[in-house]
Amino acid sequence: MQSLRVKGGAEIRGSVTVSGNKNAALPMIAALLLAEEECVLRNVPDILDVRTMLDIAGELGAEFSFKNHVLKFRCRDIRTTKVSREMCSRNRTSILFAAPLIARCGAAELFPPGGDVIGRRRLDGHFYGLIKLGSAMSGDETYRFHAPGGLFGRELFLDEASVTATEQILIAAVTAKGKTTLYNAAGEPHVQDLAQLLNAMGGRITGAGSNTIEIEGVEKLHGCDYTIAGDHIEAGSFLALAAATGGELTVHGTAPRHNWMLRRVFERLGVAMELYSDRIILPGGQQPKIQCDFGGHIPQISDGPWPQYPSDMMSCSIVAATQCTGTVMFFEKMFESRIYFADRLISMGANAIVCDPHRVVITGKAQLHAVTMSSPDIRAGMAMVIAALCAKGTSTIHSAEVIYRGYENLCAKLTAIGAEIEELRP
Ligand SMILES: CC(=O)N[C@H]1[C@@H](OP(=O)(O)OP(=O)(O)OC[C@H]2O[C@@H](n3ccc(=O)[nH]c3=O)[C@H](O)[C@@H]2O)O[C@H](CO)[C@@H](O)[C@@H]1O
Ligand SMILES: C=C(OP(=O)(O)O)C(=O)O
Repeated sequence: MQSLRVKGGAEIRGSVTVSGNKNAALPMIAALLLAEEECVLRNVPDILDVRTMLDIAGELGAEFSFKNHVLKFRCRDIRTTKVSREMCSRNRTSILFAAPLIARCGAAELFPPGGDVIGRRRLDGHFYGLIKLGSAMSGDETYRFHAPGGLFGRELFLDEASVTATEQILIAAVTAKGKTTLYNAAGEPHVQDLAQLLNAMGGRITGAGSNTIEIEGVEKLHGCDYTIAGDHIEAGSFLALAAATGGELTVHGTAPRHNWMLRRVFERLGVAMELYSDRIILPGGQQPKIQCDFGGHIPQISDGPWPQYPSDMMSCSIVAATQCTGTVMFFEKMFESRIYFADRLISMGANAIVCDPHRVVITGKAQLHAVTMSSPDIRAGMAMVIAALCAKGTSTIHSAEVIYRGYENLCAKLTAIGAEIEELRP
């Protein structure tokens, strides 16, 4: 177990460049298996989940080098269509190897994926898509797919706009015979980025980013040279840190259009930020006051499928709200266990009422005090780091490796903007 020691109270000031989007890089690594030619991916974040995806791809037959955020990847032949239970359990996107294996070999065998424990995480959309495109599926705890005759495009309608199910279907349909139209598709920036990568490999995908995606199947994909977009969730997390500590921060490397809803939510918290084509600035010296809804009603911040507020931004935003004056309700609609960590904030002195597993009411501004805590998931872990940086005293955060699944070089990036944080070696 890795731990962090965090001293609160330091002034946060400076600039940070975010890494490539974790949730784009991971499905892209699975998608690269579709081509026999060399593919180059740039701006790949060097995080644990990426290493896991590369380990799996390597076992399946890919050869690659990964240095300075550049991944050179080639999979001439698939060596096996099975991914071990242990490998699958290491992250959520291991399940996305199903599509390229079925597409290239007509078979795949996988086990339940891992990933953050933030509530029930359905795979129904993945299986619906693969089966409708022509794969048989058997097994309960082992997922076995067979499509000896290949996959065939068709009309699909997801019962919910699942991010990874949409990605699974994009990867499966891009080389299926005929046209696939996917309704109620997810449109997150990482889904759009994956579609663009597949197009750079010769795919014919239109509509990504909207809720209807059309995919004209092509026979084969070729090599590519593609750069992953910056991580808007990492950007939002650092901006939440600046907002919570009254700091001043410039964030580089994220597209302004990926942060429009973030700006709306921060406006509601009374935090101003400026979006430019090449950077976001959160000016210092703000004393944020939560903005009531029209008529003086307590405002609500809720998450939802893109372009609504990302669920992955909720935890850091809750901590930011503890440092704003006024009252706001957070309604986490997507996951039922994500806001459990609010109990830890209460033990630090936050004025929070946990109404039920989905809703918490925060009244600020509260003086937080240092505690010892453990990171339950990537985003709650980052939220705890932010809370510790606002608190009086020195906090210890255990299970830091969970945070490193999603944040590259966290301590170095935080130290560079003034935070007092160090890794405790076991
Ligand atoms: C590797 C990866 O990319 N992981 C992300 C992906 O996970 P993942 O793809 O697993 O998440 P899904 O999009 O499938 O679903 C997220 C949750 O939202 C619920 N839901 C979803 C769609 C909808 O219209 N209504 C609804 O209630 C689902 O039931 C589920 O509880 O998307 C999540 C939601 O953005 C993010 O938190 C994860 O970081
Ligand atoms: C929930 C997340 O990741 P995963 O789906 O990989 O567990 C996340 O990135 O916040």
